[in-house]
Amino acid sequence: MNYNLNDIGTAQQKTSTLNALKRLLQLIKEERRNLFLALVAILTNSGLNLLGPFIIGYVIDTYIVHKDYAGVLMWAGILLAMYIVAAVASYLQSRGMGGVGQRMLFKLRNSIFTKLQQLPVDFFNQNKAGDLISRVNNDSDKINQFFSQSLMQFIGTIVTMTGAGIFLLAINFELGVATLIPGLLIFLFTKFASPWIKKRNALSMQRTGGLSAEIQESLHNFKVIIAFNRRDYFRNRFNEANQQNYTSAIAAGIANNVFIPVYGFFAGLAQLIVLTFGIYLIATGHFSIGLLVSYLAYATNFYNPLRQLAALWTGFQVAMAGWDRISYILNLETNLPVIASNTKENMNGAIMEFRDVSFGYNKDKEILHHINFTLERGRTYALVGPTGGGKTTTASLIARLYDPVKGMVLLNGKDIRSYQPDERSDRIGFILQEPFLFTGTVRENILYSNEAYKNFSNEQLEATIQSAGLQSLLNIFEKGLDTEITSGGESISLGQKQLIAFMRAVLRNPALLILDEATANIDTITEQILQDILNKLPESTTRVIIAHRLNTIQNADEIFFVNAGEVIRAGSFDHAVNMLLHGERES
Ligand SMILES: Nc1ncnc2c1ncn2[C@@H]1O[C@H](COP(=O)(O)OP(=O)(O)OP(=O)(O)O)[C@@H](O)[C@H]1O
Repeated sequence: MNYNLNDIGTAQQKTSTLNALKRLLQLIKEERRNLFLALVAILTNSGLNLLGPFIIGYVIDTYIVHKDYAGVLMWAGILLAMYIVAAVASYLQSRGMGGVGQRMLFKLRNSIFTKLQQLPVDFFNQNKAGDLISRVNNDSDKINQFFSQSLMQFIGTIVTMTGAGIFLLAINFELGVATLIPGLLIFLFTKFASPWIKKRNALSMQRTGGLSAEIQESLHNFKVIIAFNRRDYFRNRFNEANQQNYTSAIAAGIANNVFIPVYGFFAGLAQLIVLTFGIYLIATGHFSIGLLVSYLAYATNFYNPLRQLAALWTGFQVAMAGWDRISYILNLETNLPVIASNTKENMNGAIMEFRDVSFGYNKDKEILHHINFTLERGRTYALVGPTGGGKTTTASLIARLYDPVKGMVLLNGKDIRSYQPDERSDRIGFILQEPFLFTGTVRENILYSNEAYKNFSNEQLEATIQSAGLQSLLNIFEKGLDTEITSGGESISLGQKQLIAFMRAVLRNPALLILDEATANIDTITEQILQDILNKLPESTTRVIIAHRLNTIQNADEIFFVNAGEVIRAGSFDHAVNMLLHGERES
């Protein structure tokens, strides 16, 4: 399945703006009250501002022309009060919407992160961490900026413009139509220019994602960079990504600014029309000066917000481009769905069976061909074979990190696809080649994903560790369970990381335990301790051990030789060694 977000983006450039808005508004559906209050505030502000010119025109024609200055003063006071109320309403609106925007951002980031947690290994194989971080952080913030700062302004602007348009047409229809023609031209320009602006912004965000991926990769590999003294290599790569980001940001900036001069020009044109046509109407006795002043103010009320709308519309296009990049993630479904099955678990037969299983990471290359084998309860299996032969791939299929392309994997006689993820991970423990630790204490890392012991006190946990025979491993850590692990495990050795991963897996007491090169970095004495612990696991536990070190697999009940897409029973240990040597010579 194609999970490459940049490919998906190219294939689905067009997403409906209406649908995007609907989904975004879903995120703030609990904010109805705040949205309503903000809407009332913005309507009050726009309404009061719209009334202003009308009152001014009325005051000129009724009071100023007749030199009634007391009336002028009274209306000036009313106007002042209206403008104060309008300003307060505008302040309340922006204050309320700031919170709404932040809560939307909070929920949006939460839903992206939750989705990321549900996606399969395939997704992470095909996308760079830096790009994903950029989507979660930067792109979602673009949406927040629009919603918190611009949405209500946007609505307010539209209301003001519509009101001003109505006044313009009502005061004098012909003059109104002539004044609004530049507005129509602006509308057409906006319609055609918007997709181009959105595309340029999408490209700029993609390049920011690329830059973030570049930073992430070089920070992650800093030891190799320093050891090989290849700072210049990464610096060049970074410069290139930075240059691309810069160029696309400039292009997006140019696109984003294109509305402002165009809107400005048409707004000027409209003023010109009002003045010339209006003066002509006065000269022919069809119009009063007061009406022309009101009219000019309404034309300004129509075209001035247009300049503002230019910036808001650009912000909207930027937010929509950000939303597209985020929605590609939110729309993804896992390619490892749980399927329905009426079959009951059979706890007496084989724990695992591969039935004619074929698998490839992509369509072009099959890695495993028609594999058949069974793993019996309580036995220890070893997978050996040359580098790249397919051992980790086989183990990954046992743990359902991937589904076979053909054939079926059965756990306790039941299609492994019919288990809920937590049911499956309760039954299968997987110690990966590269153990995953996070910043925290040894205790937190050992109890990762362990519901049974998570509320144990340190004393209770230590007693459990002791009875599982793991005490000598814990003793290796100076402060025991409270030893701090920093920077995702950078503060301890690889072997120590493997020990924590080992304790984590053993304490969950799985029925099937897979160790993928799990002892490769551990000294022979500690390895012997691990071996003893493995031997002391409940009798029914099945162990699958992948190892290059031959002494690790010496005690296996059965050895499989994995090479060139085949998993073959190797028979005795000596025969396996022979196959290994032979296989290695061939590869
Ligand atoms: N994520 C992936 N995407 C594409 N191909 C992959 C991926 N992971 C592994 N492969 C390919 O699948 C084949 C089997 O790899 P696998 O990791 O299963 O080998 P292995 O026997 O475990 O090797 P090692 O002893 O080095 O750990 C190799 O050709 C490898 O290049």
